[in-house]
Amino acid sequence: MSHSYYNKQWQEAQAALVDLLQQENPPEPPKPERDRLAAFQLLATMYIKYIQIFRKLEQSYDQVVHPQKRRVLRHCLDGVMGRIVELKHEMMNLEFSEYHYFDDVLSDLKLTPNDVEIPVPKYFINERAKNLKEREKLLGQVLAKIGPQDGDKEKEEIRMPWEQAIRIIQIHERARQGRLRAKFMREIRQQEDREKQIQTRGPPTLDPDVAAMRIQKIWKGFAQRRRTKKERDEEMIFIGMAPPPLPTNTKNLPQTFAVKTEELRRKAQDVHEHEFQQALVNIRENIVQNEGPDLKEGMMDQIRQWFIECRDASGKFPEYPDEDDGGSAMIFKEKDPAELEKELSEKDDGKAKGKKGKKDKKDKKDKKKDKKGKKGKKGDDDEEEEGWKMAPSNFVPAINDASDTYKGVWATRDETENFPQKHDSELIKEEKRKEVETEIRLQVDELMRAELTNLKAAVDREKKGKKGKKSGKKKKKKKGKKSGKKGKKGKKKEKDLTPDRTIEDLYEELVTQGIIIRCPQIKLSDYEGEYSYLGTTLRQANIEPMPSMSDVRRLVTEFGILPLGSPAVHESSPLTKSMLLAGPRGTGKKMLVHAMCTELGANLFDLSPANLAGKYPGKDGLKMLMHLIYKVGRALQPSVFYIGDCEKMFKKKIPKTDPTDPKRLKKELPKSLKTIKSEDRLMLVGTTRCPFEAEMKPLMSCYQRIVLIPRPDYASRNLLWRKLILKNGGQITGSLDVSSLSKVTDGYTPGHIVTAVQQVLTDRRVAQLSKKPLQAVEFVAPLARLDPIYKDEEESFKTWYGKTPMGKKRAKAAQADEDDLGGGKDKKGKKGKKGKKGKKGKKKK
Ligand SMILES: Nc1ncnc2c1ncn2[C@@H]1O[C@H](COP(=O)(O)OP(=O)(O)OP(=O)(O)O)[C@@H](O)[C@H]1O
Repeated sequence: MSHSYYNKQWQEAQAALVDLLQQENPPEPPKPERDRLAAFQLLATMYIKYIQIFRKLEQSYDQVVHPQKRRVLRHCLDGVMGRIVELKHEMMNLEFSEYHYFDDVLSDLKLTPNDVEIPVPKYFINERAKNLKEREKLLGQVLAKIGPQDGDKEKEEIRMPWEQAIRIIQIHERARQGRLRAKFMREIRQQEDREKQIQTRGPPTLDPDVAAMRIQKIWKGFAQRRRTKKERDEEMIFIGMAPPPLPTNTKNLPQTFAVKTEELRRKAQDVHEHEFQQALVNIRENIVQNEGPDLKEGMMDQIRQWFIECRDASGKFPEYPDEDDGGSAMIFKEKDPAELEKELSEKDDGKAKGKKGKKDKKDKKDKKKDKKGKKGKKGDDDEEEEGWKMAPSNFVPAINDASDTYKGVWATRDETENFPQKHDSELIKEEKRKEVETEIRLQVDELMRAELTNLKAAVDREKKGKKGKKSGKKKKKKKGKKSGKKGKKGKKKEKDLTPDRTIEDLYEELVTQGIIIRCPQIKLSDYEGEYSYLGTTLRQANIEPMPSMSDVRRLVTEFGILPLGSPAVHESSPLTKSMLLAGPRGTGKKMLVHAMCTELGANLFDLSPANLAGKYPGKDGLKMLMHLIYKVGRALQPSVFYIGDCEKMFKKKIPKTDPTDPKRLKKELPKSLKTIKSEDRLMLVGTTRCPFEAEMKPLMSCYQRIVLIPRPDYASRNLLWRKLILKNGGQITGSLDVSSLSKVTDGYTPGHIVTAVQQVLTDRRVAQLSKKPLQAVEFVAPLARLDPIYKDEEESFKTWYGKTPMGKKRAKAAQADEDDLGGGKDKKGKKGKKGKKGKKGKKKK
């Protein structure tokens, strides 16, 4: 794609943002929404629109090569990303559920589920590529030093004496030779049989014409059948009933060219960025050298003039404005010196107080407003209007900012001369000029302050001037002291158990201990799964649907990937410190953790009980372990702490035969989670196959968010079969009935499907595919050996989820809604409902 394509994408995204921002900043504060459904619809619509904008911005940011445009884009992208996360949390607080269904909104907006897939910004990885490579290298070196690990050893550990090994080789070699000889013998025998038959039959008696006709008949029939089949296949492809054949040569495909172009553009980004950084330094130096001295002299003259004018007007020299008030820059806003001095004196005495008073009042008013909003949400205050109100956003100001910059600078800029899309020197000059001016003003202020005191001392040696100076100095000193103390206190709280060791050293130790592990490179898009179109319909019928696999993907992106990937989003969005992935065996829990780490370029700390067994023993060991993982995790963030089978930590009884001591971290972990702050991009991710075995309270206090992972539904199974067969070298032809296969594999998880596909599609079978196409029956035998997940097991997950705090809240809210509806129909005279109804009626009027 071209520069103009990505500029257009950006432009479209900005146009959509303008509409949304009008909704976000209404001229009058909106009235609280009483209808929960309407509030959710409003949120969901905004959420989906933001996702569409996000997709466009992400694509533009990935490909735009102009360094200054990229900065504005990044600001906007982070803002939109943060707003999406915020809206998700708003929806969660409103609906009391992690999962939300938007099929009705999608059909209203005429969108497909693919249009609202949340992409993972590529800059998470691309902009840290160098660091990640170095870390990977270090990890590789350490792993090579410690040799193959336990898991690998088990695989390799087939040991046998020489004699036995030679015997096995001999057996196989003799078998091979035997088979070859048998094949020869068979061919010789067949040849002999044929010769014997010819001898017994004698010379052919058939008329050559008749024989030729017979051959022609057979050939023509065969050729026509072949042609008809080909035409039928082509027609099926034409009407979209069969997939087109895969191209044999992928090199000349347009997709391949597109990928190459994208790579080239990313390289151009680096080059342009480098040039931009150089230009920043050069232009600044130029301004300092060429314009600096004139600027400095001009300022000094102006200030001296001001001294004299003041003295002429009021008979004494003025007070020099403080650095905090903006120094001499403040003087030139007001031109009249008498007025300025008046203002200054008033500021000292009364105005400052007045302003403070006003500010305080304003703040109080704002706070009151906020409180009102919150109360409205809770519905506690009878005087306030009940209902839901959108919480103030931390990201809308950033989006506003970026939007204004776009409008002010880029929307109308003439770029006909800038075809390669390099930096714009004029913009840099404007920016740097301001920067240099403020810097020079600081220097000038210092000089002029000294000059003023000298002047004052020389002309009239009164005490006022000196007092002002002292008080100024004292103030500064005091401030300095205070900040110093605070700093020290903050540091004292965190004891560093390893003060003299470097992070690389600690990283190496954790890798050697097997706590930091190498994560398989899996993209989130590899986690296949279809969208469910029934979510809203089921919820409206008061049936809680099981989430679809595409919902799982979305949730992992929103809770884990987006906040951990961007520091700006993590700092201001609602904090998610931990997440529990709960689902039956083989549903891809580990795969999701690996996908998270791959997409983020995050370190993976394996804190599973089985992995910790025997490592860092005792209380001190545990303290050290926690210290190490947090220190290294923070220094090399983002980091993911993974705990497999995490329900074991909160089980009531642990069997004595269990050597892993899963309860070791039970106390330390929740404590340490409290130390995670908005600037620490760390997350605890637990996976469990049987969350119902754990005690609910402690489990929920440790894991903030729950992601329930379903068995795949028909649509997802269909997709999984197709994708996994192709991935393992198979081919989807007309003779493979994927639909029936998907139907009969209800209850089988992706893990089962992967196993079955790998067992069927051996190298030998893949080689035979051209002659013997794959058939659905072949998968039956491997599947029969696997135990599917029965409906009861899935139900037990649902019931368990109903008992979690979120599930309980949801049930309560549903009950309240039902009561409301019931009250409306039957008990019109009852108190509460009557009140509400009355209000609603009034509103409508
Ligand atoms: N949605 C999916 N798309 C493609 N492959 C999947 C999907 N889900 C799981 N798999 C594959 O299934 C296999 C099992 O997945 P994984 O080990 O992550 O499951 P799990 O839930 O952690 O299982 P367990 O609870 O038994 O440890 C892996 O090979 C994984 O790649």
